[in-house]
Amino acid sequence: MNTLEKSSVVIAGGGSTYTPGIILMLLDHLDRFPLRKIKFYDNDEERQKVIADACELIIHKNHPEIEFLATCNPEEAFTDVDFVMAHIRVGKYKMRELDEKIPMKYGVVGQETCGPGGIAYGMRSIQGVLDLVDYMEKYSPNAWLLNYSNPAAIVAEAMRRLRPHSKILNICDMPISIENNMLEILGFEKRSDIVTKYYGLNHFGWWYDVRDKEGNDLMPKLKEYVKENGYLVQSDIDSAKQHGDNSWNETYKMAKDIYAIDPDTLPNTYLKYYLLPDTVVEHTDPNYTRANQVMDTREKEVFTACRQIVEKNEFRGDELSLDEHASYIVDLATALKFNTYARMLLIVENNGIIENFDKTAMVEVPCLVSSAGPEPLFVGTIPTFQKGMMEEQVAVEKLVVDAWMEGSYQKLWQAIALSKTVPSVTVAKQILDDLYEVNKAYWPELK
Ligand SMILES: NC(=O)c1ccc[n+]([C@@H]2O[C@H](COP(=O)([O-])OP(=O)(O)OC[C@H]3O[C@@H](n4cnc5c(N)ncnc54)[C@H](O)[C@@H]3O)[C@@H](O)[C@H]2O)c1
Ligand SMILES: O=P(O)(O)OC[C@H]1O[C@H](O[C@H]2[C@H](O)[C@@H](O)[C@@H](O)O[C@@H]2CO)[C@H](O)[C@@H](O)[C@@H]1O
Ligand SMILES: [Mn+2]
Repeated sequence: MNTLEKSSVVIAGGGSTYTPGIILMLLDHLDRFPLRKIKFYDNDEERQKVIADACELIIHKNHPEIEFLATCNPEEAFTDVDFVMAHIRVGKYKMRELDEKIPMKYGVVGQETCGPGGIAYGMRSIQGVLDLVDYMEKYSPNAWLLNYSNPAAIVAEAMRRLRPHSKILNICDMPISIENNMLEILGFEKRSDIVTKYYGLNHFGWWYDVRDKEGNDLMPKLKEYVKENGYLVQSDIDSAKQHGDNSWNETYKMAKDIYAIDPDTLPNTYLKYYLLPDTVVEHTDPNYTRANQVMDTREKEVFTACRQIVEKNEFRGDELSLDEHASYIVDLATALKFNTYARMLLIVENNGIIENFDKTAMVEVPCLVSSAGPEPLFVGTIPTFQKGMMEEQVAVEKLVVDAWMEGSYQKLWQAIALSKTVPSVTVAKQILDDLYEVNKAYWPELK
């Protein structure tokens, strides 16, 4: 076999809690995605340094041939790169906490990417990701930006409108996690053992066909399981015991109740925020939301582990966990670099793929990925229930981008009011006014 050409990547959001897991994953996949250079870019030097110092030690001790640099200087970061892997969180957890707590004050779902919280986060993320695209195009015009910064749906719609010709691909790990659970339910080993069909918007979609490699229909077995247990599987129960974080397991379990409304398809877990908002609100502590949980668990653990690695000048291997499910990022980069035609779920412009849906919508559908980019696979006509829900939600996402581009208070009010999670225009306005007040440093001025 020919030696594979080595790549240079920059991780934007170097200070992210996900960065160490992704670095370990990248190092574990060097045989199929070899690297010559890894750079970190962040706009918070102090935060990034903690993660970068530990990752530099890990890289240099194990792969001294890979160059490493952490910087807050865009020119240094974005020069000579083949891929930008972006996971920034504009406003960090402090703002996530407000996104979640402000709607809850009004009895409305407070969530990172869904409802008013997701809209507020979208209004912050657009400029952040836009800057990354512009740096990449200035310093490495042939590179690809693989974006998983959230809210991916709003970011994708904004980039479609603001940078229509840029090489940016948006991707999410939620369907991958759910498909991993499907494998456990079905008794399969690898994601390549099944072929799935799915359509929707990001954090808003449904599987309508799952088969094994021989073409046998696996939907009946999956439905039987999901009807009773949602997507909750034993390995998740064991891991929650170990990590003391049960939140995702509750979400996986709730898939049972959102499945019930349409037993022809299998739902993305995020639909719970739109289909069971009352239950979600009832089960959320308005003074201690997911942001608090994450700050008290994942953030603390990752930063403590990184500090200890540097102090001891040693990486034993068990201080940080390798994020194997993030290998979807390598699948995507490898497909673009080595023309593999891998089949992956990506967020792309509809263009008739879902034939009874807005052509300009950014939809999440299976694509074949080659060095020419993604080629979406035909979905056809979707049922009225899903189409109705998606039409409402895509209008929310488009109105947010309108509001950002026009500096329009009215459009943002309409976006929040139209979200299925919000009961009235009055409540929408109260939430908007509170969110605007705390987001002045991040949102464009609204008139
Ligand atoms: N698409 C997916 O499925 C998926 C999966 C997991 C996480 N995510 C997303 O990844 C991101 C990171 O999540 P996290 O929990 O690790 O957050 P985090 O706060 O730990 O990390 C985000 C980093 O981004 C940096 N940052 C913020 N604004 C920036 C800017 N304008 N330029 C450069 N850097 C900037 C912050 O300083 C911080 O270090 C979030 O957007 C999260 O929603 C997406
Ligand atoms: O509340 P958080 O910060 O823990 O997670 C938010 C992210 O959730 C999804 O990714 C999950 C994944 O689906 C889950 O199974 C597990 O493996 O962790 C991932 C990250 O926590 C979602 O797709 C992301 O967009 C969210 O940012
Ligand atoms: Mn996601």
